[in-house]
Amino acid sequence: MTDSASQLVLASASPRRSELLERVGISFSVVPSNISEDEIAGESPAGHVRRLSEAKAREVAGRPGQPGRFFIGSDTVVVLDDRILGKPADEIEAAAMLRSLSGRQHQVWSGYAVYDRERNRCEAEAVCTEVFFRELSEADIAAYIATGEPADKAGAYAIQGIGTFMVRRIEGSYTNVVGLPLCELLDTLQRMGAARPLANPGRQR
Ligand SMILES: Cc1cn([C@H]2C[C@H](O)[C@@H](COP(=O)(O)OP(=O)(O)OP(=O)(O)O)O2)c(=O)[nH]c1=O
Repeated sequence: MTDSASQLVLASASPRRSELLERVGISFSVVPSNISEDEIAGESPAGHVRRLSEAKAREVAGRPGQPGRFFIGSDTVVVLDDRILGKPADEIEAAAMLRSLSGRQHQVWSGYAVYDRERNRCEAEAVCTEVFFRELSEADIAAYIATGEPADKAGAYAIQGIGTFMVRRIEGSYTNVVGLPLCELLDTLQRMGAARPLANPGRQR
C-alpha cells in the first residue's frame, strides 16, 4: 500500500477538496489542472463530471517532469431540471442561479478519477446527492451574494459555508456536495493501492 505525498497528486485548485483529503489523513501534493470545463450537448451529468475528472487527472499526469504515480481529478456541478449549473460567471448569473434553486430540490453531482500513471489505468466514478432548498427572498439572495461566497462554487452556493442557511436537508453524501465524495474516493484509492485513510491522522500540510 502506497501512501506518500510524492506518490499521490490532487489535480485541483479547490481548497475544499484539499481540506477534505487532509482531514482523513491522506498524504498528497496539489497541482491544479488547466482543463476548460466545456459542456457536450446530450451528455448526462454523470458523464460530464466523470469526463472532466479524468481529463483533469490525465492533464496533470501528462506534464513533462511531473512527479507522482496516482493522480486525482474531480468535478462538481449542480443540476436543476436536467440543466447543468457550473460556477457563475458574475453576480448577475449567481443571483439567477440562486433564484432558480429557491424552494426547490436539485442534484449535486461530483465526479472523481484516479489515474495510475504506472499502469496507465484510470477509474472514474460519479456520485449524486439530492439537496432541498428553502424559499429565498430577494434580500436573502442579495445579502448572500454580497458575502462573495457564491463566486467560485457550482450552483453559486457553499453548503459548508454561509450557504448552509439555504439548505433544508440533503439525501446522500455531504462531502459530495462540498466537492469530493470522500467515502467512494477512499474505496477507490484503497482498491488501487494508492492510499488508505488515517495513514497520517491529524496531519497538517
Ligand atoms: C455545491 C457546492 C460546490 N462547491 C464547490 C466545489 C468546487 O470547488 C466548485 C465546483 O467547481 P469545480 O470546477 O468542480 O472545481 P474547481 O474549479 O473549484 O477546482 P478544480 O477544477 O481545480 O478541481 O464548487 C462547494 O464548495 N460547496 C458546495 O456546496
